[in-house]
Amino acid sequence: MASTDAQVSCSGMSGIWILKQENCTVMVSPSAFFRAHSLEITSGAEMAQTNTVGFVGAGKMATAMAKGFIESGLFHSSNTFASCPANWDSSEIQEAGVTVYDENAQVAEKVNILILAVKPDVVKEVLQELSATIAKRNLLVISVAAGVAIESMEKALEKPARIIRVMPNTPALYPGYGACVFCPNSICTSEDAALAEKMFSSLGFCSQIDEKLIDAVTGLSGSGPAYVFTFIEALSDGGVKMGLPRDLSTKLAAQTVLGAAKMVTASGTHPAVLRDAVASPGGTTIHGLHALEQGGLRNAVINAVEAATKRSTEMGKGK
Ligand SMILES: NC(=O)C1=CN([C@@H]2O[C@H](COP(=O)(O)OP(=O)(O)OC[C@H]3O[C@@H](n4cnc5c(N)ncnc54)[C@H](OP(=O)(O)O)[C@@H]3O)[C@@H](O)[C@H]2O)C=CC1
Ligand SMILES: O=C(O)[C@@H]1CCC=N1
Repeated sequence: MASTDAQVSCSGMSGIWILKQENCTVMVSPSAFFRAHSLEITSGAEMAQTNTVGFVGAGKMATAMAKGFIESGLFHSSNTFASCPANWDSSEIQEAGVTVYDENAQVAEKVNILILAVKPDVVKEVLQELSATIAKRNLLVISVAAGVAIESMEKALEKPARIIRVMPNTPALYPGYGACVFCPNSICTSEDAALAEKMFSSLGFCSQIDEKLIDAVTGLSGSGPAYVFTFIEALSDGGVKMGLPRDLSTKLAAQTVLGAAKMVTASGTHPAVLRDAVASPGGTTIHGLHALEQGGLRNAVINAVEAATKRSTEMGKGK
């Protein structure tokens, strides 16, 4: 929804909105408010009513995004579709209310936004299969495939199409916790970019970037949840080694990562400053940090991002 200085208490585009500003409370109808302020109506509620989204591929990333979009209220489950081979277990995405077909064309015929959530080596084949429908229905095509460049997707289609390359991550399953970047192709309009921003912001952090940066994003936030799960598991193992029950240890480890991440995002303070505030002179933390340096934690994490980035670039070659 367009922002104003007023606090707006509302639910959806129907009924009455209560606006509070400088001790003044006004009740208005949503449409009157938008007319009075010459604003375009682009709320999540309107998007949910007017846009239909389809996922080609009903795997882990499609399920996370579909659940996130529905949970955030951006898309109604009745406007959300997916396709995958008949032998794929799509029960999780169906439980979120998504209608699943086993023909990709059935989805492409129903939606105005088509999200390619298949493995990178299948993207070209799917684009060729749906090329005529994409052109006929002027679909906005969004790809989340790692390493697959916009140029190679354009080449796979018979006619120019609006394509947006996105790199999300699986925490998008919980709206607010995803991290995502997007790059529109040259044919996309500013409205297409705004739509992508609205869609992926509903899942968490979202930023438009130059395509040349997307392999590095893939190596950092695309693959990053796996690094963090490994860290949480190791933290929990440490607790267990020191005598904590596994369940308590894992809860403490996960909450510690969540809390530390919150401090970085909420304060905007450099992580090194926050780390210093935990490490008392001669105390426990500095002994722990020394052990981490001896184990090469930072070196290992930097190497992980570098290796995954290189792999993403390599996967794009020859496609
Ligand atoms: N998982 C992650 O954390 C992230 C993944 N991505 C990207 O998301 C994409 C999907 O990854 P992910 O969800 O992990 O993979 P999954 O293997 O979980 O899902 C892929 C889905 O595509 C289906 N599929 C295969 N071929 C076709 C086809 N021709 N038409 C329709 N559906 C098909 C698969 O079915 P079947 O296996 O039966 O063939 C499966 O349902 C990848 O390109 C990946 O790079 C991006 C960011 C993060
Ligand atoms: O491992 C992969 O290739 C995908 C892309 C980013 C996260 N998972």
